[in-house]
Amino acid sequence: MRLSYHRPHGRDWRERGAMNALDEILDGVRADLAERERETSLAALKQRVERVPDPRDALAVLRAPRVSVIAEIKRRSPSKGALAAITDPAGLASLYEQAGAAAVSVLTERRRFGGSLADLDAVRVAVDIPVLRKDFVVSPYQVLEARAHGADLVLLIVAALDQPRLIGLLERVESLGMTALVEVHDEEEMVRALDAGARLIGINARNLRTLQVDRETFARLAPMVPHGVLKVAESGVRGPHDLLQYAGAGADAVLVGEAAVTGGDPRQFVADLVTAGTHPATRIAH
Ligand SMILES: O=C(O)c1ccccc1NCC(=O)[C@H](O)[C@H](O)COP(=O)(O)O
Repeated sequence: MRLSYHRPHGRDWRERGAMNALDEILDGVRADLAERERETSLAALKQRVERVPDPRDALAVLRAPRVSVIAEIKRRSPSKGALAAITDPAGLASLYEQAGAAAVSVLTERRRFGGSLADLDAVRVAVDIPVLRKDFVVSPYQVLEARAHGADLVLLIVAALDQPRLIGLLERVESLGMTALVEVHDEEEMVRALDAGARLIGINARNLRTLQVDRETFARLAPMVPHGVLKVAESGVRGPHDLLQYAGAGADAVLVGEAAVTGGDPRQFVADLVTAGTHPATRIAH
């Protein structure tokens, strides 16, 4: 039985049972993807890729001796509903860049997050720092789209992919010169991400099936990551104290969405995180 995707304020997946949050999101993503594939051919996407400047080296940016901040354009979420009326994603991304963010994450998923590839286009034009396409990528077509719209990084969520697909998509991302942020939430997913050859691991404190956030997830999983592979702490960053906690557990970067868009002053919020991430004491912990 297929459940409706169009009831963000109606009964949620917890009440309906059966499907979990990630399954529901993925069903919607696949339906939207099929529509875009009908509208824009692979050949047309490939032509567009040829006209886009080469991707930035996000790994080099994130290897800097600090805890970097990746700030997200996030309008709404399955866990919280509407977060912020972002009418000018380019302007918001510029504020993030001015505040010292190392990269901008753009949620392009439409149904649950209110994002789009148009947001990615707008942000790409507005900033010089690396841009992450944050979506639920299940197909090489989405990877090509990301590059065609100027992304430098692409999120790959291990929980959404079987191992052959994860390996194939990672290769595709890298063959286009981009960096894959490979997201995990537990030990088994970490092993799969490392086996697949991930060079940038995102440890998400949010369980995408239950939507629960547990900031201890990072400290539990980070020791599994070998030297040379970079670690991004995703979700649950409310301010500098959370960055410092993640830094103490070995984070090379934090990814922040909700708190950046709901705090009232996104530039100041990100600037405070950047200051905490570049403080000498943070560097020692890092
Ligand atoms: O944010 C959600 O509710 C969510 C639900 C299901 C899948 C993904 C979800 N969020 C994506 C993210 O991982 C976050 O946007 C990102 O890590 C920033 O998190 P936060 O700072 O807690 O907004």
